[in-house]
Amino acid sequence: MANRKIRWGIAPIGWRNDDIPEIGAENTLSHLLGDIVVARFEGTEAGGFFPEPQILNKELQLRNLKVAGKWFSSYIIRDGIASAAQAFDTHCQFLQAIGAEMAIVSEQTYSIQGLEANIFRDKPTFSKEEWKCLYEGLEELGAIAHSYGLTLAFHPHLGTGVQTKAEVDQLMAHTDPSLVSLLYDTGHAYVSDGAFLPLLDDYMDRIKHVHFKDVRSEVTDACRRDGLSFQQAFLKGMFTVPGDGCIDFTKVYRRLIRGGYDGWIVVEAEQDPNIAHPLEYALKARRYIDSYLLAGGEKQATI
Ligand SMILES: O=C1C[C@@H](O)[C@H](O)[C@@H](O)C1=O
Ligand SMILES: [Co+2]
Repeated sequence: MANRKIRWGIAPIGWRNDDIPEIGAENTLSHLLGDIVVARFEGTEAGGFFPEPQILNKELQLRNLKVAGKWFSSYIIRDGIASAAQAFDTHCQFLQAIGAEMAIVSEQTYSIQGLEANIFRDKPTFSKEEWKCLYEGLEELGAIAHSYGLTLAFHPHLGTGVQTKAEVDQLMAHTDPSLVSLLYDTGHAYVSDGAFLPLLDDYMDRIKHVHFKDVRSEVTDACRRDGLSFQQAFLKGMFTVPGDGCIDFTKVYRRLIRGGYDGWIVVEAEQDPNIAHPLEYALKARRYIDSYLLAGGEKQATI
């Protein structure tokens, strides 16, 4: 069931975490890129610790790797559209200079993802006026992305105002599909709503970037019971690589193929690199992808 149009990547977040710079700080760029080559992925996403384009491009070319895109925290509601657009323009210049295709946007106004708040209970919500501002602002960012030859993919995220399927529905219904596409992250969808397929079924045509994040359901249940924050939960091991948790990625992959998906699928499993050895987990993901997705085997997953 291999599909030549799909490109496989793995995100630096298993090695280093932009939100907790002290963990994995010993993992350099060459270490990360070397591991990606060993695990036979075609590329990655840019992390906050990546160097300027000239240096990065050389390191990528030497290893025949690509950068698919990079995360952008927008503050459209908090700072206004003009300010967000200015910051995003600079971001897009960087993406263009490194040959990336995807501008991954998450609206971080009122976000609790970096706070010591209960991620399972205390997510923010937006007022009617705030939603309107977000629709307009994202369309403007989408137009900026296009002007650089990029695609904006909105990332619904735990602890933000656009987290649940209902919130994604609202955003998708009020934004122009030619300007605002969707990033499908299996882990966030599952932990938020207890289901990962409805988003895929409803927005196949709008999904332009994919994050494969597996979930350890028992760890997640314990984190939910204990009211942990986002960072506490992923450091405890809420997320892992595909094949190591409860999500059946054969269902996801089959739908993506059936829907004609032709973008990146990036393995993105934030955990503590001191506990989950990054290369060991990258290889675990590679084995799962080869055996159960590309070779079409059936994994006995729980959901
Ligand atoms: O795409 C992502 C980027 C990270 O910074 C974020 O916290 C993570 O959960 C994610 O899905
Ligand atoms: Co993600």
